[in-house]
Amino acid sequence: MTFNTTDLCDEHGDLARVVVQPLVDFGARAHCSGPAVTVKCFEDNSHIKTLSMQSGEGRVLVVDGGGSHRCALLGDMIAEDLLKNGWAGVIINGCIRDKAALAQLDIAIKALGTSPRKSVKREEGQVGLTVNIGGQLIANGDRIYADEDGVVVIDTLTSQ
Ligand SMILES: O=C([O-])CC(=O)C(=O)O
Repeated sequence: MTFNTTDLCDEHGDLARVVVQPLVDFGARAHCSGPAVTVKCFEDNSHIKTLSMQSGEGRVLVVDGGGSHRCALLGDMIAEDLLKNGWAGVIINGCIRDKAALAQLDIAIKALGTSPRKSVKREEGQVGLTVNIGGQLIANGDRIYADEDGVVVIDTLTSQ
């Protein structure tokens, strides 16, 4: 689908809910769109790892990592799996690592920044909860549209 977030905001007005969060592009592409799969976790990327190995079917992984800069929730191995398994992109309210390698991958990866330390894997966190990132509630299945200008959420019914 061809879109840009500026046009979506112009067309949909307040129904285009803009994520007000300073996210940086780390993948080789900035564009992605698709239904959200939400993860809420804190310094534990177990669920992200598990989901990355499942079929993405064009969905966007939306991770509320609590804004932590103390460790990375995604690195090159998870990102390669997301790409290989058909995820459209990943948006993380948290950090990534392996920045140089991520820049080679043809998938949208947006996050707060980098940390060289990996997170723990203790199976903590939840999948499918409504998360709050950048002042927007994002529910599992909400439509995500992201590009160089930002991330926009449009609820399923209004995006038909
Ligand atoms: O496995 C992790 O915790 C993150 C990582 O380094 C990778 O995805 O390569």
